[in-house]
Amino acid sequence: QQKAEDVLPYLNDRCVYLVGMMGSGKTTVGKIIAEVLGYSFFDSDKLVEQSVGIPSVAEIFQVHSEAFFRDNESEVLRDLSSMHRLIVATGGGAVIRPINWSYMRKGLTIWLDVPLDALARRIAAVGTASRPLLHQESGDPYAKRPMPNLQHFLNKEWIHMLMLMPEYPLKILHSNKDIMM
Ligand SMILES: Nc1ncnc2c1ncn2[C@@H]1O[C@H](COP(=O)(O)OP(=O)(O)OP(=O)(O)O)[C@@H](O)[C@H]1O
Ligand SMILES: O=C(O)C1=C[C@@H](O)[C@@H](O)[C@H](O)C1
Repeated sequence: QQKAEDVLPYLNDRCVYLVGMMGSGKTTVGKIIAEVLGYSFFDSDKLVEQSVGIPSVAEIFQVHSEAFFRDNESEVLRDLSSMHRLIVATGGGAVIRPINWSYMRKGLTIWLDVPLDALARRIAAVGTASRPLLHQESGDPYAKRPMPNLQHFLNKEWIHMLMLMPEYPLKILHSNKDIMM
C-alpha cells in the first residue's frame, strides 16, 4: 500500500499500458497492479472481441483477417487513450502498428520481458488453439516474422519502463503484490 501511494502521484491518473509478447503475463500482472493501485483493468483483446461481436481473437482472424483485427484494436486503443486510471493489458501484436504507439505514449507503457523458453512453456501448457499467429504458417512464427520482441522495441522512446519478469509460482505472484511495484 505504501508503494502504491508512492507511485500514484507520479502516474497522475495516467493509464498504464502493459506490452510484451503473447503469454508474457500482461493480464496476470495487469490485474494485480490494478488492484494495488485502485485502477480499472482492461484487456484490449477482450474489448476488440466485444466490439466486433466475436468471442475470440482466433475466430476474428479466421472470419475476417489479422488486418481487420488490428484496425479494431487501434480503435480500441484510441478510445482508451482518452480515459484515465486504467491498467490496459494490450494484445501481443499491438506494438506492431506505430499508430498504437501514439495512443499508448499518452500513458505509461511497461514492457514485460520474459525469456522465450518461459513463454514457450506457458503457451504449450494451455495449448496453441487460441493463438492464431502460431497457426498461420509452418515453422517458428516467432523467428519467421517480425514478432514484437524486445530487440525491436527497446530503443523506442514510447516504451517507458522495462519489467523483467522471472517465473513465479502463481500463488506467490498473487499473494505477494510487493514484487510488482
Ligand atoms: N510471472 C509468471 N510466472 C509464472 N507464470 C506466469 C507468470 N505470469 C503469467 N504466468 C502464466 O502465463 C500464462 C500467460 O499469462 P497471461 O495470460 O497473463 O499473459 P498475456 O501476456 O496476457 O497473454 P496474451 O498473449 O494472451 O495476452 C498464464 O497461464 C499465467 O498464469
Ligand atoms: O495469441 C495470438 O496469437 C494473438 C493474440 C493477440 O494478442 C494479438 O495481438 C496477437 O497478435 C495474436
